[in-house]
Amino acid sequence: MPKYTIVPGTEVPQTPFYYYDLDLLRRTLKTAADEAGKYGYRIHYALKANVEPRILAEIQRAGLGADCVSGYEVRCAVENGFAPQQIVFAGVGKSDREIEYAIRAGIFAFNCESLQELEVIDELAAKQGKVVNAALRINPNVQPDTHKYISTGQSESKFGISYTEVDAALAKLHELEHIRIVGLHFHIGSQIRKMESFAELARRVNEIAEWFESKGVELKHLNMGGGLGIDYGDPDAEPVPDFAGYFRTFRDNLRVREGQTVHFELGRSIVAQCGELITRVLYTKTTAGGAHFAITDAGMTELIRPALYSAHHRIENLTAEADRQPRPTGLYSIAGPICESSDVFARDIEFPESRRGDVLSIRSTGAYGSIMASNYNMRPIAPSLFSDGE
Ligand SMILES: Cc1ncc(COP(=O)(O)O)c(C=O)c1O
Ligand SMILES: N[C@@H](CCCC[NH3+])C(=O)O
Repeated sequence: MPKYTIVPGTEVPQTPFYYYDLDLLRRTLKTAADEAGKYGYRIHYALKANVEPRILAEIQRAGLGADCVSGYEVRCAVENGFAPQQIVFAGVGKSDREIEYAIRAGIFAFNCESLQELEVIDELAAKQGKVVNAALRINPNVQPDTHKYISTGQSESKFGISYTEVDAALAKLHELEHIRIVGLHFHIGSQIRKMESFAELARRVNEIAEWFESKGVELKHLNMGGGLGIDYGDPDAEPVPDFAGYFRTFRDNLRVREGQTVHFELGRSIVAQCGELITRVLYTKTTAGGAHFAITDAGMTELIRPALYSAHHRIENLTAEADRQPRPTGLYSIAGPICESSDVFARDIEFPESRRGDVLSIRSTGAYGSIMASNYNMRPIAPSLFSDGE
């Protein structure tokens, strides 16, 4: 069964749960790999989006590497079959223990985010008698068209080494004997739908790479980060994101030298559309002001994106869709059970008349859904079900 549907006569498992369409995941992976392959580009999957072992197995089988943002993610990638040489480790606050672990694991490269971090990695690599690969994460000061909480490459952001510090970084690298610089890393933000933002990034990277080359630094790898957005409004209109347009934008705008490899770190675009959060209506009620609420058994503990970024997810009443009798619609707010006013998935949306026991699907939740779950209000973590019945 692809998208979750209610089959008359069968019981819906205990809600809430996440449901993943593995066929869509495979189609997405194939399209991403084919489109990147056209230009010899390589993809590292950003584990931060989702670390379900079955999802990681599909991603690993499709030949993607792993982009990790903590030592725990590095360990998770290794345990799920990614070769250490396919793993990169970014993150603005890597602890000594995490760095030591990653050096010992023999990962491909660290994406370094500050001058001080370079010193620490050098020192810890020296202790293990190793020389490690590093790419400098440069903050390119590009403003993408997305929510400010998920923008990362602007001059006021905490991420990366500022372009005003590249001289100092280069001088520092000359002193460090246990770090080998292999390239540059960039990431301007997430859920970016306008290709012009990526074109602007590519043009900035051309300038920055040229500067490094003028200083005699050989850049074997250029890592453009992730960020390709998806259609949250109408997931069925674009189940597989526009990888063709995305990679073509870099082909058209990024200058690549002979022998240089270009890497991408995609998270959301790989896994978001294959996931749904399935929940039941516990209660319905109408406020004194006349607002209709459907209170669900999933809340911000299962999916925090609406509360955190005012993110929009399409919500469907699967019971109403399965009904023989069409139901009238009205304006509904769909809210969770958590003791927080921000625990609302949608406000005043046109929605089928909803009743206690109805099963709802919150769409496009494969990325930054289950992975951002919490135990707040002492709630257990929702399980995952897969389209092949497991
Ligand atoms: C450094 C880095 N790489 C990759 C990603 C993955 O981004 P996305 O899920 O938007 O593809 C992120 C998240 O924004 C990130 O911070
Ligand atoms: N967690 C965010 C994206 C952050 C991406 C990581 N830098 C979201 O749900 O959209």
